[in-house]
Amino acid sequence: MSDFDPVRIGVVSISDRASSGVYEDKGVPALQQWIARAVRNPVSWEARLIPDEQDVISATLRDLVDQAHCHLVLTTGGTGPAPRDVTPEATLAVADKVMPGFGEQMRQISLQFVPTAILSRQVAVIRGQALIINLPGQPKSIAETLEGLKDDQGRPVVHGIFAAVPYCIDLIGGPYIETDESVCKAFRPKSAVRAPKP
Ligand SMILES: Nc1ncnc2c1ncn2[C@@H]1O[C@H](COP(=O)(O)OP(=O)(O)OP(=O)(O)O)[C@@H](O)[C@H]1O
Ligand SMILES: Nc1nc2c(c(=O)[nH]1)N[C@H]1C(S)=C(S)[C@@H](COP(=O)(O)O)O[C@H]1N2
Repeated sequence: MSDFDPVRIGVVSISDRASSGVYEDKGVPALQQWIARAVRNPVSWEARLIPDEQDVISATLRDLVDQAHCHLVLTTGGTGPAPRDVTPEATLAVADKVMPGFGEQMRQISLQFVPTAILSRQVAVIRGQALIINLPGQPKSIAETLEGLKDDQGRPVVHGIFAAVPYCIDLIGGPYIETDESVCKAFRPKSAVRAPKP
């Protein structure tokens, strides 16, 4: 039996073209691959591939939190300025609390990779006992924003946002998430660090 708490994670790819079969969806696999590398807990997945429709996105987020009881939901796509980019609006519509630090940090990280990082309006919110985070649609941006940028020795140049996710989930009453430090070191105040199990 695993020593780690089980975690339920929703991964949502929001793309008109991937959801209608114009191209293969790379969003859900990229999210799952990165989380599988970084998180040591046993994960049960809820995966969705949906178009850029505000009502559909909000309904999917409500379902993942209220019915499927996900502790964390990651979306990819639909954060830009184009008319059909409505993921931030759909996410804010289901929010109990807005967590502006995640969007601010993700844009800082992404500026290390692309000057168009400022075009992403990505947000993060709390709904019930879940954290919902928007990531950009470009599949490579998923690892970039979650993991951040490291130097040649593997030291962080800019912290990825996932470093703050486990403690955020502690604070909203979720499972204790532990990470593989070679991918992403989770930060918690000393008083919140749980002793390793014997
Ligand atoms: N789910 C996805 N799977 C594979 N590639 C994607 C996906 N989403 C985006 N991309 C790639 O990243 C680029 C930028 O993503 P963006 O979210 O801006 O797409 P878009 O132009 O809004 O179109 P769509 O919603 O139809 O994916 C796309 O042009 C595509 O090459
Ligand atoms: N890390 C990272 N962030 C990124 C990008 C990227 O390639 N890598 N692309 C940018 C671009 S070009 C756009 S338009 C916005 C919004 O993308 P979206 O509409 O696909 O969510 O994300 C930005 N953020």
